[in-house]
Amino acid sequence: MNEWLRFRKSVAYAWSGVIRTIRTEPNMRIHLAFAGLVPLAGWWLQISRYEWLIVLGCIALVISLELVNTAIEATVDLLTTEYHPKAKVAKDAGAAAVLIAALFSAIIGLVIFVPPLWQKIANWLFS
Ligand SMILES: Nc1ncnc2c1ncn2[C@@H]1O[C@H](COP(=O)(O)OP(=O)(O)OP(=O)(O)O)[C@@H](O)[C@H]1O
Repeated sequence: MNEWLRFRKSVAYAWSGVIRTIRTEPNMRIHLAFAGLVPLAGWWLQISRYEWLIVLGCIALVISLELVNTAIEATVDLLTTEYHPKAKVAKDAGAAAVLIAALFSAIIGLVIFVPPLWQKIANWLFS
């Protein structure tokens, strides 16, 4: 198989992983809703180039970690359907990784978006 064909197949498999996670994981749909709204807010509030880099990095991090968490859950379920303390460690740590990234992304979002939003509100009120 030539390299180009192999690369296209890898992308197709990866894309099917994204689609399956969107279908099966409600949290992924929540992340995607934010991933759609946040760039609109960035455009409206005219955030800087560096703020765009941070915002896009946060979106990529949260979505990537949700995909990794889904992979951990599927692997654990494949290994055991019985209760096992190690299974709990793996699943809880995977979920915690997403939670921490989402929490810090939310804080970063507030730091970036609140000042220009406040400025817009002040302009409306006092101009
Ligand atoms: N085999 C297991 N052994 C021990 N604890 C488990 C096991 N499976 C799940 N758990 C516990 O139940 C929690 C929920 O697991 P579950 O597989 O339902 O994933 P989830 O958190 O509902 O993920 P999602 O909602 O994203 O699918 C885990 O975080 C873990 O604490």
